[in-house]
Amino acid sequence: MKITITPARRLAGEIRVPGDKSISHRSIMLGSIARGDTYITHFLMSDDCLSTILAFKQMGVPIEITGPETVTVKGQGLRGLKAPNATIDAGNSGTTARLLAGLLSGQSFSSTITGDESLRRRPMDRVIIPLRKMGADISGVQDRYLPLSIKGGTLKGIQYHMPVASAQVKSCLILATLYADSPSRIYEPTSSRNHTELMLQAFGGRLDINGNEITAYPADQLYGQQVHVPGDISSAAFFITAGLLVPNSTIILKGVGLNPTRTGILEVYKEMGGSIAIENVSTSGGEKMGDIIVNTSHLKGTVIGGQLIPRLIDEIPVIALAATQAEGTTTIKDAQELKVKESDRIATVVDILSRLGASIEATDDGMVIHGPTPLKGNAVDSFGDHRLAMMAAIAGLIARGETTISGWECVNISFPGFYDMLKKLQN
Ligand SMILES: O=C(O)C1=C[C@@H](OP(=O)(O)O)[C@@H](O)[C@H](O)C1
Ligand SMILES: C=C(OP(=O)(O)O)C(=O)O
Repeated sequence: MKITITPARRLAGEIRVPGDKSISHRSIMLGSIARGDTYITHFLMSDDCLSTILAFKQMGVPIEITGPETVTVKGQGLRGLKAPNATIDAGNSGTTARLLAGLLSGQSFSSTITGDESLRRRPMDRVIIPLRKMGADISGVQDRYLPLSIKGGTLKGIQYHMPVASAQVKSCLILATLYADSPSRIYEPTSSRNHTELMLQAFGGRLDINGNEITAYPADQLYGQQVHVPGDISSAAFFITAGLLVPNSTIILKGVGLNPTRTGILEVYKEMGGSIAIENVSTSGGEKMGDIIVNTSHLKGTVIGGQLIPRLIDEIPVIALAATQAEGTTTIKDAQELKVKESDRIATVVDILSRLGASIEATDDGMVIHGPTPLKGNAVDSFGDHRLAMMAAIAGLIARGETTISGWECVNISFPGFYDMLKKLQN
């Protein structure tokens, strides 16, 4: 499916972006292995999260979608999952595949996880290697790719220094350790999103956290909870950027997740001169949230790297777009992980933005962008990557002429309703 975006004169209004994808996945997973019911509100009803729901339904968990954003999970207890009736299909979702690999390694049955063409190209050795150290019987294609075959069994805790800062690997090991006979100690090179840690503690699990050192413990039982999912800052990122770039704009984003492990984009935009204010801050289940108010701003270039990268990894495509409109040079470095996302996001971001007239070069670990450069509309492809499709749509708002994006349907992976929300702000 193709869409065409034309320039916007201004954007104004109040929006509520859909629920956080990372937190939505985790609410289904922990809800399924808890005792008692879990009631989830503002759940993200997107393709990725539906892959997680389907996987747990296949393992005998009654999960009821009770409204457009509400889900009830009838928890089966820590040892209550049943052998899946078929191969589990994680679809496009890295989070589903990697977190499930940990959870399934500790079960008393065998299972297989596969995924779509994009996910079958993404590295799974990052979970295979530490899970094997825990005693898991797990194998993948070339020891690296999906499908993964897992013979569940007894696990032991490990000490593990993660080679990359990845919340998916960390969460995989935390979930596996719930079923182990001893604790695991996990060291992260830099902090990544901590939603698993916060939610597991809310469900009655034990963790000791000391900076980047996490001790995860086996569990006897977890207990179902009410989970309110904050708005996804990774989805908000597109509208925050649009508000900064489109002339005469003011956008209010209500109830966005502000967990400090996710707010790198706000720090970067403020540093670049962006007018961004936060109001009405609250906390639920350990997760901070609040309203974000953004106004059109004159941006200047910056350097983005180091410990910031995991705190804004999924926002880099749209930050790169903002950098094309900033005065001076923006350098994004230490972001090699972009190469193993839904697409090679260094190559694909450079491809799309170059086609639109940006001055941007790929580097080994990121990109260098010179601005400001006026963009001009063109035909671009999403590469089947939801974050790129939405980045291109925001670019279309400030590009001269028409921007046509093919492969638009992938937006449903994380943000169904994106297009309607964009239209609403233009009225
Ligand atoms: O744990 C999660 O929910 C996620 C972690 C990140 O991936 P990595 O763990 O591979 O960095 C992120 O890019 C992904 O969109 C969601
Ligand atoms: C990388 C992403 O997700 P996942 O790893 O779950 O596929 C993303 O949503 O940008």
